Amino acid sequence: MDVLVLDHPLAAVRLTELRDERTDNASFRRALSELTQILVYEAMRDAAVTAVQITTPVADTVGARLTDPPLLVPVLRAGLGMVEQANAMVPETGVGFVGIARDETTHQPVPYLASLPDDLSGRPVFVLDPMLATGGSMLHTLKLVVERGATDITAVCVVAAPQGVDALAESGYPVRLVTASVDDGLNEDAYIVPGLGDAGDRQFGPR
Ligand SMILES: O=P(O)(O)OC[C@H]1O[C@H](OP(=O)(O)OP(=O)(O)O)[C@H](O)[C@@H]1O
Ligand SMILES: O=c1cc[nH]c(=O)[nH]1
Ligand SMILES: [Mg+2]
Repeated sequence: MDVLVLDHPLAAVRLTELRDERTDNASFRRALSELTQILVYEAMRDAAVTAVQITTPVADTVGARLTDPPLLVPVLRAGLGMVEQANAMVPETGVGFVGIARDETTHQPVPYLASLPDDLSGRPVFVLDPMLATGGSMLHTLKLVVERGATDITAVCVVAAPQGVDALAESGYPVRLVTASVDDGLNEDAYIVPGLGDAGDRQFGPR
């Protein structure tokens, strides 16, 4: 599996803000949005473009349009903080929604929403979730989009645990990962260490 770990000072500074326990909800949402912009920018680097003929006020020239803009799929709740900025970066596309809440005792994903196009064949998909911990929530989301025919999936995550990266790599799903950090591991509550805490709670308060 391709794993792209962003190496950029602006990403490091925004990630530090997200990690800092003193960052309040509003500042957390702003920093997440700003970091999403960098992540999506890098995730789109090799996106296919089609040449289009246009005319500037001065001359005819050739421009570009995205050949297949990726469907954006935020995983609620925490992924909601990424979708507005991602959609601003790729306004040509649509948005599907998946809702999953991890069981706090078993750490297993408990799905509660899937609102996706029926047919995703031939359509790139960007799954937006700030946290890849055990990988259970992402694997469930990948299953939903692969069942609908997706074969070109990018998981866009702020922080990933090695366990989550391994779970995606071993899944056999057609996915690559773009992240700002692969952290040290998971604690006994399956939180990423050092991580940034609960990305849903830090944006929206406790469930
Ligand atoms: O890799 P995993 O072990 O599955 O953990 C990662 C999941 O946990 C968080 O969501 P959470 O269940 O806390 O829901 P929330 O976004 O509503 O807070 C996070 O946003 C991921 O979806
Ligand atoms: O560290 C973690 C792990 C799962 N979900 C989060 O929001 N944070
Ligand atoms: Mg949460």
